Amino acid sequence: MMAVRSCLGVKFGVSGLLSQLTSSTRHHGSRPCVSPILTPQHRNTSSSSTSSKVKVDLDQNTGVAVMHMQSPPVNSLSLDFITELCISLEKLEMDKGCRGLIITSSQPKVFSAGLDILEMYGKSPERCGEFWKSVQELWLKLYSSNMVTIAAVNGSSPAGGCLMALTCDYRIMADNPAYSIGLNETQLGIVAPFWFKDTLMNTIGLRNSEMALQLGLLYKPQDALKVGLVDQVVPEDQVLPAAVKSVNKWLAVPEHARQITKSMMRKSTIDRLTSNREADIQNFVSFITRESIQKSLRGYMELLKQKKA
Ligand SMILES: CC/C=C\C/C=C\C/C=C\CCC/C=C/C(=O)SCCNC(=O)CCNC(=O)[C@H](O)C(C)(C)COP(=O)(O)OP(=O)(O)OC[C@H]1O[C@@H](n2cnc3c(N)ncnc32)[C@H](O)[C@@H]1OP(=O)(O)O
Repeated sequence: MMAVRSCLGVKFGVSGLLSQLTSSTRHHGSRPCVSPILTPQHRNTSSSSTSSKVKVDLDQNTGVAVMHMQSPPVNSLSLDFITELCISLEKLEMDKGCRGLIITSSQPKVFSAGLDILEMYGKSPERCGEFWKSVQELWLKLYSSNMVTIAAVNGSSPAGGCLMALTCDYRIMADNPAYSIGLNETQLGIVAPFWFKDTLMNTIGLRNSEMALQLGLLYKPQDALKVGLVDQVVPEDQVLPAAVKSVNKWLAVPEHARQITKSMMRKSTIDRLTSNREADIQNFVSFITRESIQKSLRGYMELLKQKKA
């Protein structure tokens, strides 16, 4: 896993997305979904790949993959989990037969609990830096994906979990008032970095973001819908079917045009991080290792335990 991790930063760097998209050899629009040599009877209709924390089912007829996050208990984004997610995403991005991706959770009641707090508490600066680089990598991969991406938010999705959903093209949330979504970092005594803020602002606008971020708001599904944090709220058992319906709608648009438009909309936000990655890592490490911040994180973890008792 260490060797794979150290490759991630080099091999999977995101750059020149717009030029990639305009190159006729790279965009999905020029790729047939199924090898022309195969007759319909001989086609593989689906394939499945599972690592310990990520299960991917790809339907080769539709070109749509469903990525199930399965890192118990709450899909918190540890370095190992993020590494697996990045590897799965990279494979799908390079797969000519995959054009759409639905991200969902296999864990009950939770989409993702966000960044694994234990990765930010009591760790060496080197380890914190490695962790943050992986968080950047995951965001870059998702936000710059050529695929149509749909978040099927079938549970709570605070902080980094909300960010993952925000990177997608469309968000569908289960209509269950026990669930919530939002960037609640300030409630932990920490600060959402500029690219979290940018992603939120691109979705719900400046004023709503200002309130959401300063207050660390977690929205119930219906409130998230009102503010535009999610695009659709459906009964819990309809989240996946609704995501499939949506992905097909997005895939019906001429692919090259959609991809270039997506890149055009997101490029300046992506460039801001890619041109500041190292400084952003240093900033994170010096912030998170401060004694006062470590104290806040410890207090928050104790609160989580008390809530359980
Ligand atoms: C000048 C400075 C400028 C800029 C700043 C520079 C840099 C930026 C600095 C920092 C940026 C950091 C950005 C951080 C982003 C994050 O994502 S932080 C994580 C935030 N997450 C949360 O707040 C979620 C907390 N969890 C919950 O609310 C709930 O667990 C849940 C709603 C997700 C699920 O509830 P339940 O189903 O009831 O489950 P439990 O609460 O019982 O949890 C089960 C188990 O899991 C542990 N856990 C929960 N969340 C996390 C987590 N995020 N990380 C690690 N572990 C988690 C929980 O403690 C329980 O453990 P056990 O008690 O069973 O051991």
